[in-house]
Amino acid sequence: MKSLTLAVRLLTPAERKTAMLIMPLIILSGFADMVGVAMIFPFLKVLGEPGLIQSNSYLSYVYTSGGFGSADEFIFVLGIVFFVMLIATAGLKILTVYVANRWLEGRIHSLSKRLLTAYLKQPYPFMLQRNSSELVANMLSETARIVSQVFRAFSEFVVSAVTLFFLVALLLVINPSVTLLAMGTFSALYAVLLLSVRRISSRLGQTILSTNRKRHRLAMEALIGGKQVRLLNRERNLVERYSVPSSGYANANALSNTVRMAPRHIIEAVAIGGTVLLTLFLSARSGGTGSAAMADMLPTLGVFVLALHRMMPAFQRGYNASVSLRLSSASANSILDDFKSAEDLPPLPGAVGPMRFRESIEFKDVCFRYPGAEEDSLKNVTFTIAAGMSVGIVGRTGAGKTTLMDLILGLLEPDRGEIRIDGRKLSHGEIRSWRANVGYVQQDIYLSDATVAQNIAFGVPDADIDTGKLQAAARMAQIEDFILNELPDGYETFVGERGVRLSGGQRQRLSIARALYPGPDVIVFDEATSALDNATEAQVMAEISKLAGSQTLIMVAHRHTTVRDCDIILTLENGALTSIADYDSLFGTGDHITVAAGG
Ligand SMILES: Nc1ncnc2c1ncn2[C@@H]1O[C@H](COP(=O)(O)OP(=O)(O)OP(=O)(O)O)[C@@H](O)[C@H]1O
Repeated sequence: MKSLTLAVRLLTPAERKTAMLIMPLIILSGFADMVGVAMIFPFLKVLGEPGLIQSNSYLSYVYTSGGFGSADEFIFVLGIVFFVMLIATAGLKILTVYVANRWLEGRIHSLSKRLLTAYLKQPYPFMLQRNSSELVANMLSETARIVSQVFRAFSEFVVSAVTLFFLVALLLVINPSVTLLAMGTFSALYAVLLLSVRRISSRLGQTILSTNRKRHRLAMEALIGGKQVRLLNRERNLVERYSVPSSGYANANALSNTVRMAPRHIIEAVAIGGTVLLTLFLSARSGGTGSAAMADMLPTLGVFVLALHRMMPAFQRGYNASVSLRLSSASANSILDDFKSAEDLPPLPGAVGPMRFRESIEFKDVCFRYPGAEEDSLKNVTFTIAAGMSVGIVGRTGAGKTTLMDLILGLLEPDRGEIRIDGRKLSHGEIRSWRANVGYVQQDIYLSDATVAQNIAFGVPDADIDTGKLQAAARMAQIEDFILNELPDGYETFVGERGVRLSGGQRQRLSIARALYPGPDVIVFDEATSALDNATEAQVMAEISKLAGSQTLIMVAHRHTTVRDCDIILTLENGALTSIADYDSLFGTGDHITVAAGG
């Protein structure tokens, strides 16, 4: 019951309502199925005993008021009615299957969409803490498992419960005591089985969840980090590492499917064995086989065996639904936790206009600590960047360059101190508009499997791509000539995984064009040239420096050469800003200006 409540909590109120609306259709379809099958008996009866048309009051009423000329004509029409009813029942069943499937598949869609929304609503540090492949596994795998194992299993149970209800009613009329005995035995058996597999089902559910996540993580590692994997000769090692969770996942699934299906065979044996024992018992009591009393009892026994045979799927499906609920409760819990953690976050906003800046970006005593870290990664950082300046950020590994850059980009927010834009504190509510004014050029640009135009105007719907802005961005990034003269379809050429291969320098320029497309006032280069050889770096840097003055440029770099043309260079050491100086002061004469951190 707890697991069922858990599964129901995954649905939105509107989804619960539609589920309740579909339920009567499922019940009606189950009922129509029963009636359709049951109708064959009166039809055959009238066929064999036409006298019934007159002797049965209902039939004679229909016969007279319908103006039938003969019994044959009546039976013919009865047959046609029966046939039409069967067709209508089939139609109703197809409709029910379609509606139920639409609802069920629709839940995979809506659960995964709601999860993606919940993940994207989270602030950036959430992404630093969670493994992205686990989030993908939750969105694409676990949601499908919950829908198929819980909601589908439950709807199948409801259909068979309807059949069970009518069968039990029929059997109660024929023989109440044996019916109650059979029902009692079935219920007790399934209850014992359910109790005994409770713990193993929960454990299996957890194993399935964790091995599935590991599988996804290793698959991503192997395929996304494909270059490193090959260079380090780790292919075999990765396949071996992958095969551990993968076979664990397969084994847990095999075991869970067995746990779900095994009772069928036990119960079948008990039902058939029980019927044989019952027959032997009745036979002994009624004077042995061949006796008249035994012959009388045979039809009842026949009906019973048939009914038991039809009852079993209902019990089996009920059991299956209960075990599936338990198996999926680990996944359901994990998804519910993710929904809950995003519950109070504001909805995803649409496109926001950029927050322009004219004078300065100021950091005042800014401190930042990563969630769960013991020390601040940035300590009382204070500096001012005037509009149009080019600024370098240097420092040893772990000095805090990326953290400072993420704060400038508006991905992280200060824990203490403040960031001021044109002298005004940048508030939490303005952070998205600030981001819209900052372009970001990263070391290894992510190229999607799309055209050059779609890659430059990344994420903008095709119809909204502004050709003028596209060409201006490509021109400024010095890649327009290449696009127009060397690519087979110009801006419409496909690049990315399955498209045209681009060199490191070309990818970098495309990355710059992408950053420039929205027309930001600030452009941040994150080790943007560190992957390039010296000659290409010099070329790209020359292009970047042409942007100086019209845009504020911020360059995070390990190499001194990258920041040679910068107006000022910020040096970080162990999270603190230790100097603000120009290149010559810093690396040339050694006589550099030192600014006290926080001063
Ligand atoms: N997600 C994180 N969680 C906890 N600590 C982090 C996280 N990211 C970085 N840190 C810590 O913050 C400090 C600064 O890291 P940061 O990545 O900003 O340095 P960096 O100067 O960019 O280094 P590198 O040049 O190697 O990229 C380091 O001590 C690092 O261990």
